[in-house]
Amino acid sequence: MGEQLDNISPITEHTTLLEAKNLSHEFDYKLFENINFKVKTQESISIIGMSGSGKSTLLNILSSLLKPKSGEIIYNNKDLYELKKKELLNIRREDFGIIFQAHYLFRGFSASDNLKIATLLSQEEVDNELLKKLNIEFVLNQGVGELSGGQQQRLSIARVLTKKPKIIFADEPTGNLDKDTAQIVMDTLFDYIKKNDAALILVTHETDLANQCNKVYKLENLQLKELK
Ligand SMILES: Nc1ncnc2c1ncn2[C@@H]1O[C@H](COP(=O)(O)OP(=O)(O)OP(=O)(O)O)[C@@H](O)[C@H]1O
Repeated sequence: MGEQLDNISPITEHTTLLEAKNLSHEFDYKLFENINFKVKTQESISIIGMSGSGKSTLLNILSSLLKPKSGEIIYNNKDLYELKKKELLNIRREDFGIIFQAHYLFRGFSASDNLKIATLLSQEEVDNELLKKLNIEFVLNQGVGELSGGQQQRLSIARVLTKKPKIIFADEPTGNLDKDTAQIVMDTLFDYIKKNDAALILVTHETDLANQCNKVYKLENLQLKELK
């Protein structure tokens, strides 16, 4: 009985999914210094800041793609950059949903094949409701190269969500989209994190969209300032 109770996690309590500790990074110049922050289940966080301030670099670091000069990214009680390569790859493949400006779709394949590849990796089903919401259900048989930029972007978002990630890292996910479609994409992401107890970390220049997140941070003067 005791054992069973230990396995039940409280649904109402939002737990920390990812934590950044004392992060610093630089390329030709210092981008940020001793940044700390946490993201919890069902939480959406946006990061804004001037062009060149280091937003995409920060997202790359948080999403396991770039080792910081110093600091830690704690996921499942471990620093991502201390993990063995295979463990890190598994987390990236299974738990992290990375939506970046370059779509990383398989261009020689149809839209539907691209989604099926995601289901093979995750054993999840393609969610037809999601495709309808994103207004791409009618392009499934087309080759990726035949899709418009905005359709490719929405397809890559659908593909990422199909594998049911715990954390979505999105860098300008609405960059190619008109205002209404951008809102549909944001609503889809917000809906996803609620239903799946996941989290969203969003980098954007669009303050309207940034402000819809639970928390808004600005990367400025080497620091991440909490605006909301
Ligand atoms: N791999 C890299 N090697 C060297 N310099 C890099 C690398 N990646 C980014 N930079 C530099 O780091 C700085 C910050 O880039 P980053 O893309 O993180 O900024 P950003 O805030 O996302 O900008 P934008 O809003 O224009 O997309 C830039 O000066 C960029 O040239």
